[in-house]
Amino acid sequence: MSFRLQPTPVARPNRCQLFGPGSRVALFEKMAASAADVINLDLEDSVAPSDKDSARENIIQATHDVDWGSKTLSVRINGLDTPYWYRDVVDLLERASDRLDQIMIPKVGCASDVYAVDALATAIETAKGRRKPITFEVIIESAAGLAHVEEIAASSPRLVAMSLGAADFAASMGMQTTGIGGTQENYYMQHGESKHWSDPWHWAQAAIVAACRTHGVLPVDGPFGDFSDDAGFRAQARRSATLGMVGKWAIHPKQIALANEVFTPSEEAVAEARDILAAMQQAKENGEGATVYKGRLVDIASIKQAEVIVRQYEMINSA
Ligand SMILES: CCC(=O)SCCNC(=O)CCNC(=O)[C@H](O)C(C)(C)COP(=O)(O)OP(=O)(O)OC[C@H]1O[C@@H](n2cnc3c(N)ncnc32)[C@H](O)[C@@H]1OP(=O)(O)O
Ligand SMILES: O=CC(=O)O
Ligand SMILES: [Mg+2]
Repeated sequence: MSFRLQPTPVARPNRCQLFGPGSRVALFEKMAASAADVINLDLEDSVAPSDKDSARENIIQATHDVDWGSKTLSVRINGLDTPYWYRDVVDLLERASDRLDQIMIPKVGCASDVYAVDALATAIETAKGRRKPITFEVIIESAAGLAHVEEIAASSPRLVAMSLGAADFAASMGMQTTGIGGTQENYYMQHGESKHWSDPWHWAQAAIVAACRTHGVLPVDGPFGDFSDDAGFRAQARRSATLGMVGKWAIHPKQIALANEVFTPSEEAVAEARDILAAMQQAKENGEGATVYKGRLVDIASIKQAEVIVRQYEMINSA
């Protein structure tokens, strides 16, 4: 470890973030009753321009009326390149109930974007005497967002989570695809007669995880558009979990159980992690830093790896 210790992110389950348009009030109770850890009520790209004002009112009302249980309640505001975002922040922080936990800022391209929302939020909270400071999550979904991902991860003490938004990211990068996440038909290596598909989202995900882990922010995988493709969702989510992400969005209720399954460490993984911790405890008592577990090396780094899995499991089960 560097002399500068890696900060610990907020300890809360974030396996599934369920989205729903702020214009579809009929979905709100269903979202609240779902098994998602985080609810994202949307004011941005799933809401038509003509519905922006009414969607904002619907969401404010729902912070007062709907029982959101113990879920994290987040609202995605409009981007800073639109005429809507300031009204989103002002109205939410002046009139939403204290049940509102978080604001999601889309299309963040640099740390100053977060700074601007932070300044506005801070002024409103002070003026209105809001007791509960709002937290932020951001979406990295542009070339600029990825180029500046580390400064964005460090941008504000309010920032607790960061997602990759595959749809806008693909558009901003000029990627030749209309797919939202998952395997892309033309992204393959040819070896002899066989094709081997690669993962075009991998480097963006890895950059997000590194920036987030450096600054104590939760890294989250964004949408998977084809909600009829369970196997594709699962494969994408497993890759994200293996890279260090803690959860994934659901854009349809079908995807909630899949995300919860993948981002909850399995009983087998937890049992093996506990066995490794026990093997390392025995090694310590024997005065050894390294030992053999099931024919493979484990050492002091293995303790930290095993603790990631055990801590994640215990945190989810104690929530
Ligand atoms: C891609 C870039 C992004 O920015 S993604 C984030 C922004 N997008 C969104 O928020 C879209 C969220 N999803 C939706 O609006 C809907 O799920 C879409 C995809 C339009 C499908 O809606 P619909 O045709 O009603 O689905 P369905 O008939 O298969 O629904 C089956 C039952 O599930 C319900 N449902 C639907 N969506 C949600 C949701 N988001 N949360 C909770 N419940 C949902 C439906 O009402 C339906 O319920 P029931 O069985 O009739 O009781
Ligand atoms: O906002 C999400 C995206 O994929 O774009
Ligand atoms: Mg987007």
